[in-house]
Amino acid sequence: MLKPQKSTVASRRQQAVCVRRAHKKYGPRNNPNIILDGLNMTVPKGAIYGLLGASGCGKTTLLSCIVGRRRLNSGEIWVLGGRPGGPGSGVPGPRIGYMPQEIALFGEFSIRETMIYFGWIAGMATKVVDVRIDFLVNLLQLPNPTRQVKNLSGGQQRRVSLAAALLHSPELLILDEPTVGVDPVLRQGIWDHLVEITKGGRTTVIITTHYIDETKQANIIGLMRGGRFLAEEPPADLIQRYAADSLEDVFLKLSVLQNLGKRRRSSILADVVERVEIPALPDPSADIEEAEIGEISGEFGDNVSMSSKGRTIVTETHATIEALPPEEKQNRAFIERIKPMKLHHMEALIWKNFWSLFRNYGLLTFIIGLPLSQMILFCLAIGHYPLELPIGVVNYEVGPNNTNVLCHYNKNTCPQDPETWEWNLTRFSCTYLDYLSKRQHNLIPFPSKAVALAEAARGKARVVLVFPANFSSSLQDRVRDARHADNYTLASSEIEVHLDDTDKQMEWMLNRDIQLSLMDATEHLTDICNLPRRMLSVPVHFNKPIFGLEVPNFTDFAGPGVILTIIFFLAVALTSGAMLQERNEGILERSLVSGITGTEILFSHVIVQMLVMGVQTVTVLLIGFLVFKLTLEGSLVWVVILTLMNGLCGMTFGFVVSCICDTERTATYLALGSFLPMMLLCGIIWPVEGMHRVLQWISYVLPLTKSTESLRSMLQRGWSIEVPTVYSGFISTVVWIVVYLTVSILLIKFKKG
Ligand SMILES: Nc1ncnc2c1ncn2[C@@H]1O[C@H](COP(=O)(O)OP(=O)(O)OP(=O)(O)O)[C@@H](O)[C@H]1O
Repeated sequence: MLKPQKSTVASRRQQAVCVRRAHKKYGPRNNPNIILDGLNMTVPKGAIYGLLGASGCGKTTLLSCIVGRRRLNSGEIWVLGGRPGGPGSGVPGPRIGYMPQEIALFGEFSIRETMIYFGWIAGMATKVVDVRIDFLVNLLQLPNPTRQVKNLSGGQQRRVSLAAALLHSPELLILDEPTVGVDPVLRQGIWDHLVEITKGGRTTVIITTHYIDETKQANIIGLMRGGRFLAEEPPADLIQRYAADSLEDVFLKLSVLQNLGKRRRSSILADVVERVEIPALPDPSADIEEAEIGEISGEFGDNVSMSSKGRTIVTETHATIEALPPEEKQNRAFIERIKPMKLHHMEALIWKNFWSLFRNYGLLTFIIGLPLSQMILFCLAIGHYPLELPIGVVNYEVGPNNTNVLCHYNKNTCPQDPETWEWNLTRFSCTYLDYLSKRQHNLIPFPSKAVALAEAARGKARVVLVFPANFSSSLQDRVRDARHADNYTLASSEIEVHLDDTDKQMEWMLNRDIQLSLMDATEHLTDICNLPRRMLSVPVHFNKPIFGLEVPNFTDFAGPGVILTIIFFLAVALTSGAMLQERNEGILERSLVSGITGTEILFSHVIVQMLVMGVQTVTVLLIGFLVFKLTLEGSLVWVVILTLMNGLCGMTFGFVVSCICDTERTATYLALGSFLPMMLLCGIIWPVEGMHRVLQWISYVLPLTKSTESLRSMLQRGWSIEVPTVYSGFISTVVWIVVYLTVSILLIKFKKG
């Protein structure tokens, strides 16, 4: 049965796994951490292959390259006859069962639900899964399948993880330390099962473990050190050849031999070498043979390792070459790389996403509570007119001893002589202050201008109004004969205003109230004198606004932007959080190895998050329009659609964030880093037209700018979808969704270790 075999592509594809001249390094070019250094590995079909090596030697890295989750820097990998990720290899896909080193399970799920998820991905029917669960519970002594994974012990969780890999009886099982934390009897049981399933030759197992001696039951073991294999042979052969008591002993001797091949770099190494008894090499010539000899010495000989170099150790080969999957075309079309979605994958993913969200009550409260509270806070806190601003009043017209701001004046008698039409205006400051007090309620009297200004300087008043002693008579003189009014008359007919201008909004509001109160007072005069109302007013008349309210409302202005920002950034946070959690717990990796594609993951999240966003949108809009009566002039349907589309846009941005960032912390920084500029630039708090020209251009291409303007136009102007301002918001959102989705699909597809 054992005979040399020339190493050809066909013979490599015949193996379950075949790795040739694998080089893999991490870190920067100038200081690389070399993990695989020209490693060769051959795993024949139907074998149990024990992958051994010290912690950190690169076992997990090698396995993740085999399952297609990392890429080699150079070298070749063949898995089940094809390249990982290529047609025919079955990797990723259900032909492989992968148990990663991390637990990689959903804590919120029960054991049964976990199995159903992985079973559905593998295309199994629920009934078949249930039968397998019974078997695996027995084999691995699992607790009741209804128990939640998060409530299991670490060892039990590992066994559930192993069960998930064994569930669909794959052709190739890759198990990264499955027996950690498992008691010896159960460990033996697991090994017996592995021996059993590999008997027929259909199943191949690659297993890493720290318990070297348990790999005695393996058909072949690969001893990994320094980025290569020291040996790749049946364990019994190794023990016999090296006259060792155990595999650990063999490993130690081979390590020393490997060190001998290098320069003695330290006295410590020298000491080790001297103390260990080194066996005579089986074939001294092996030491001087070139590494390339392996290429012609058979599949096993491909492995230029300490023990196999130069010897014709071959694996059992099949007499006839099995029908092989088609050769991989090197330049597959781009569209072929982005595989279409499979129904059973989508079913499993949507089911999983739905339950992992709705089982987490804390998260659920956050999802609903946050938009609700944000909208309530916004509507209560932002945009309301302050009515209690402290206004200092110095009224010399009524005398310095008058402590009452609202002084007496004749409210009902016209101060105009009906015969001569001469005005006899008195205490007009009191009329004015009466009307001002209707707009601003906190008028504070001060005895003198100096005192008032000093108090305002200490923050006691936002504005100081000073009325000269003969204010009314001077005003009357000015109006009657403006042409002959001297400077003194002009000065004493004016209300002196000293504003605290630190707050733009306040300044604008006080300015407005001060001006409008004068209009109110003059209109009062015309009313009691039966004159046309606007006769004494400034000759500018503001008619009913074309759009919006008579008293502009900042809540209405900022509302559309705030609604979209809440929905957009909640979607960013939820999506990136969910994706990163999935990735960092290893679940994403496991799902991808099972054959799930990045596109399927994205779209399954889109579907479940759309449901969440629907609830959030309804909540926010109900609070805004029904409770706080925000203006709604346009079509509610289009308003809802635009809001949902923005949520979708936020979700796709969340995908990009989770693809770029490796940890939740960096994702938070990126999300925050984008939130603040978007808030500032998308016209929520200040009109885009008032920005620097360069910023205006930046602002127009941001995802929230056009949509905010579009929503504002629908809500306040009542514009319909045909108006360019409105539909450009929809177009901009769609374009951003496409951009973000494309970027995230490409990142998922091409960003591998
Ligand atoms: N993504 C990464 N970036 C940089 N270095 C990494 C990365 N992943 C692993 N390494 C490094 O590569 C080396 C090999 O790691 P790997 O996890 O493959 O070892 P291992 O043999 O599986 O270890 P263990 O038995 O402890 O699980 C380690 O030094 C590790 O620090």
